[in-house]
Amino acid sequence: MYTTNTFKEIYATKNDIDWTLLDSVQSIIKEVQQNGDQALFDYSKKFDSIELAELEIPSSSLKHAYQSINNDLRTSLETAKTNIEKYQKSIKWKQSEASELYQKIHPLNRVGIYVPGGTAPLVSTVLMTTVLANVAGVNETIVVTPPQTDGVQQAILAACHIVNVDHVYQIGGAQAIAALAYGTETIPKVDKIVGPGNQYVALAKKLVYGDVGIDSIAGPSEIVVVVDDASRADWVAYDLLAQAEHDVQARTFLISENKDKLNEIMAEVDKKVGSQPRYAIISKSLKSHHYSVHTASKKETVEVVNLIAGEHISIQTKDAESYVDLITTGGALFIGPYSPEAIGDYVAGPSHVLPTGGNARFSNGLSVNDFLRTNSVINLKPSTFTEMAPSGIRLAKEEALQAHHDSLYFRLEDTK
Ligand SMILES: NC(=O)c1ccc[n+]([C@@H]2O[C@H](COP(=O)([O-])OP(=O)(O)OC[C@H]3O[C@@H](n4cnc5c(N)ncnc54)[C@H](O)[C@@H]3O)[C@@H](O)[C@H]2O)c1
Ligand SMILES: N[C@H](CO)Cc1c[nH]c[nH+]1
Ligand SMILES: [Zn+2]
Repeated sequence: MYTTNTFKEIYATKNDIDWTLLDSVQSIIKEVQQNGDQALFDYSKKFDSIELAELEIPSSSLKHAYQSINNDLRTSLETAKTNIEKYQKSIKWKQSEASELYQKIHPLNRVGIYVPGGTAPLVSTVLMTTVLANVAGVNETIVVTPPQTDGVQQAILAACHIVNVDHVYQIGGAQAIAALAYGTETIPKVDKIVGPGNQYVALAKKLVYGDVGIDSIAGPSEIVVVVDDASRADWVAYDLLAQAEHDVQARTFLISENKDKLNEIMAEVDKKVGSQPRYAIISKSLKSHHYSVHTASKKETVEVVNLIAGEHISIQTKDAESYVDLITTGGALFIGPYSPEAIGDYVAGPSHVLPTGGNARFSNGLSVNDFLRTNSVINLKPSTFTEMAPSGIRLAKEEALQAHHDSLYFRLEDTK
């Protein structure tokens, strides 16, 4: 357990990105650029132990998967889709009316969507990305997801069918990001890559950014839970375990002014961890990346939460709502005991693709608006030009840019 000060000291010197991986990710990207599909076949064998015959999964297989999954799974996927669609429509940028100065909104043309599948096939990620692209009006959606020994999970394929994905390729990791960024013989180059993934995926996205757009660095999962004497220790314990089970790199933070509650919750975690099917992952994650922080006041609690800028911030105190205005960094806020993080993972409506590693200081969670771009439109009347030109002419002189000056000056003269 840390005090606020010791935690701040540790946090200031800590860097969770494993930079030693950067070289190997860089060389994977180069190899895909040079050798295209062949590199993808080779890396699937090397990293996923699978000899692929084909990269693309045909649309007939998606339809077949949709028909073959259980009714309750199909209904749950449809329900989640409906909730996501409803929320994303409500926050979509609205096109302003044309005037002399305005912004024109356009959907992106082609986007690549990474659906993780290394240690768990994240079927919900298909919905938490593609539905947003569809609401935005994106022309073409392409899903990549790691290959599996028995083929990509039927649920993932069925979800792709439900949201009308145009192409699905069974390829994962940094090699999939490189293929989307630069294109191969089979996989077309996209305009933007979105979706979460492990360290390899996150680093690859960082490296290809600029040649292609990315959403954010949505790396290994994180949760910050704030508790007080009234919090349910068993419920909070499950919330911590739920994020820890994603990855050995997943980070969990538990923060309170109440030391006894911190101890009570961690005792619950210890009690429950042994029976978890993903015990091996959870125990490694907790051992290396769990922080319990004992704060002296609510002010300190808020400071620590804002310093972490975590992916998920779960406030399970009596005065939970009062934190909404105080937490200024964080991917998504979960307020009160009945807004557990896992409800956001699956069905609430906001996307579960969220910035990690402190990126919530400057990035947002994925939304429909990430699939839109705007350009400003300048369409001036002669009278507005005449009004603005003298200041422009003066600034052009200041910058000693004669042609800029002339472009304004002679027009102004002609309109007199
Ligand atoms: N931030 C978010 O929004 C968010 C949302 C969902 C999931 N996640 C995170 O996504 C991640 C999913 O990770 P995952 O591993 O299960 O699946 P993944 O699909 O992200 O990664 C699997 C791929 O990693 C590559 N890989 C594995 N070992 C490698 C090595 N040694 N060298 C090069 N490449 C290698 C392989 O190609 C494999 O296909 C977790 O960290 C989870 O926490 C984050
Ligand atoms: N908690 C993850 C984001 O960090 C998203 C997810 C998908 N499925 C389950 N969980
Ligand atoms: Zn989760």
